[in-house]
Amino acid sequence: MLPDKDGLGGSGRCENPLDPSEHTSVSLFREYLRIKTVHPEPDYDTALKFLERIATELGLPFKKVEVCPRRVVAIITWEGTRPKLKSILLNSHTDVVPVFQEHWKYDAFAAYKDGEGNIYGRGSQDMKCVTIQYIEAIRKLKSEGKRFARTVHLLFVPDEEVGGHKGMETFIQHPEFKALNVGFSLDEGLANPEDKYTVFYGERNPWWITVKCTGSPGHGSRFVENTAAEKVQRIINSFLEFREKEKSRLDGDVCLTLGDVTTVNMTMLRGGVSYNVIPSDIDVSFDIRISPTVNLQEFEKQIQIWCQSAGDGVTYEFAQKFMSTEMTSTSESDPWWKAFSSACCDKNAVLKKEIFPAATDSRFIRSIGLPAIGFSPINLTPILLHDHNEFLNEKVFLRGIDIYLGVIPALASVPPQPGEA
Ligand SMILES: CSCC[C@H](NC=O)C(=O)O
Ligand SMILES: [Zn+2]
Ligand SMILES: [Zn+2]
Repeated sequence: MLPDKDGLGGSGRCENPLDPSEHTSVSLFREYLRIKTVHPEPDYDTALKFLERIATELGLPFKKVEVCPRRVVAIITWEGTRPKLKSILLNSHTDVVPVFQEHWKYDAFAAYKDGEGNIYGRGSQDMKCVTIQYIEAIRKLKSEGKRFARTVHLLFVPDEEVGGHKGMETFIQHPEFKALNVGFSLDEGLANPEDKYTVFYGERNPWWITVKCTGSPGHGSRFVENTAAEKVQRIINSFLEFREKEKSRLDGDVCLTLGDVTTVNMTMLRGGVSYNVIPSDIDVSFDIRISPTVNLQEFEKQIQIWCQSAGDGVTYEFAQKFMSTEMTSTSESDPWWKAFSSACCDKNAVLKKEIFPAATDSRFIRSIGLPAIGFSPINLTPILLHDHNEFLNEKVFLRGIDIYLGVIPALASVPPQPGEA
């Protein structure tokens, strides 16, 4: 059942003056979508004020931690009846990726809703929906007078879309993170076009690499030996031949998903100054996403071999090199997974377990040994994160709140585990 409009309670709820019949949770979602937390200059201040107002409405404490200059992590805490037990972390990032407005049907920051209830906006899937779904589920549970054993922290982090370095990556080293005493974390996933919900228990490792090729310069009219261009050609061939093999592996096995193979994409090529001057330096960059089952040391050795066999003067450097292959247990004997998956089952939500193909802040959580599941409760919807015309239907959004109404109590009621207070 959908959460009933009145039952969501709380003081200071704003109705949509243009459509008083709209569910207040939908109106709040649309309000959040209108805040331009878009890179390269996200309006984090307005988002923080919005979240602080919500904390006041919920009657819960709001804490801000400036992890880097002008990069603030915010926390809303709902204390449990046994606050010494490990807590549940409900994480969401506040930033969104840029748009190419000319390709959108509507203003990407107007949260336009069409006649079918599809709400268009950057962040409607990634991941402002999840932020508001967590909030609205907690608002309802609180309004019903519920309380659970474990503390629940809502965490709002900046800069996930640009790698999380000034967000979650720094925050997990902070004493305030340790003080949260996290036992289990939920974060974003992806939409599923079918009537199913994809859940992610691991992620591929992002490696961003630039290969620098140097060679002999000279006049553009001559057969100069040992040019940078010939080396870059060999590098591109090696990387893209590997790409082709992995693509065939994925295409040839219906059991595999994108997260089970390694992707390589050439994303940048730089060099040269003039048509008739052979450049001595050409750089080529690749975005590589490595399946967690791959041995990372052996994979780097392969890169070294490709570089050595491209000729002399070929070196590489990483802009991003994540080295953790931690995965979260989805065994029926795992108490967190059991609580999460049973609650979804009780809500008739069919789950499909996968490895996340890109990178989220869950990788930092897993890298310090904590369990994290990636889950955006979005079924029957095309995957449109980072795409033009990103949208989410209001009914799908509201059903997601209902799923959290089962999931949050289940996780916050997981009995004390060995070693816990
Ligand atoms: C590797 S850091 C960048 C993180 C980014 N996350 C979402 O898209 C991604 O490209 O996967
Ligand atoms: Zn995201
Ligand atoms: Zn994203």
